Amino acid sequence: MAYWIKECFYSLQGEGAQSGRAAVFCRFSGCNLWSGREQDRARARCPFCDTDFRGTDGSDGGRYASAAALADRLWALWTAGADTSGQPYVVCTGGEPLLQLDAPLIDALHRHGFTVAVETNGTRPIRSDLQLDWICVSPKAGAPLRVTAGDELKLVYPQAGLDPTSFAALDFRQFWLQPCDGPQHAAHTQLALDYCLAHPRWRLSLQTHKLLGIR
Ligand SMILES: C[S@@+](CC[C@H](N)C(=O)[O-])C[C@H]1O[C@@H](n2cnc3c(N)ncnc32)[C@H](O)[C@@H]1O
Ligand SMILES: Nc1nc2[nH]cc(C(=O)O)c2c(=O)[nH]1
Ligand code: SF4
Ligand SMILES: [Mg+2]
Repeated sequence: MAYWIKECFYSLQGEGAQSGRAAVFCRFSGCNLWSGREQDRARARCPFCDTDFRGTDGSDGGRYASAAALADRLWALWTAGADTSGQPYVVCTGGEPLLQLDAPLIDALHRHGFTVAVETNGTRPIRSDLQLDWICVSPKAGAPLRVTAGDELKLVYPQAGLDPTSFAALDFRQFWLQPCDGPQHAAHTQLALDYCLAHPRWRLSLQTHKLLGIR
């Protein structure tokens, strides 16, 4: 199967439990909650998205004809950046990666020795044939949540109509609040900080790559 990829790059994971960890990012093109066009943003089911995931024009973006071709490119980015002292780590994101990510690609990444993480909006069930090593789910107020278990739940906060309490009983190891970036970022950061102080099961996820000015 072919894969449409916006960009691939080597950086540090900036969010959540694996924050600070070197990773290759594979950003899949397209999402089921927003077209990615600015003129559609206001009526999108996910209107606050901070990411350009349209098309295939980013660095190492393109149409990859096979799982092996994409996995080889991601491995080349890892070896160009990393020495052999740590566990290779790849973050599949987007866009919505679970619209394209499949078992052959995960198998090809595992053959290189990668630990495979995914960042998903949780609107599509994760098929049982996907051998993912780390699942981060980020629920969206305008969309159904179909992935109710995983490693971390990372809620962009605040979202009108979404109370963090409604997720607290789900089967995740960690619960994170991430201040919604945009014009109200400072106010959202204060709200998230206050919430984490009052509700200690929630941890504060700052998008450290933005603080650092890296990708
Ligand atoms: C761009 S999304 C791609 C993966 C997937 N579509 C998802 O939503 O989880 C990556 C992460 O960025 C978060 N995110 C998107 N827009 C954001 C914003 N304005 N402020 C903070 N986090 C944001 C998402 O909730 C998600 O956790
Ligand atoms: N450094 C860095 N960390 C990230 N964690 C999640 C990201 C994403 O866009 O999914 C992201 C990203 O875009 N950059
Ligand atoms: S679901 Fe993820 S990629 Fe899609 S619009 Fe929302 S934040 Fe962006
Ligand atoms: Mg991002």
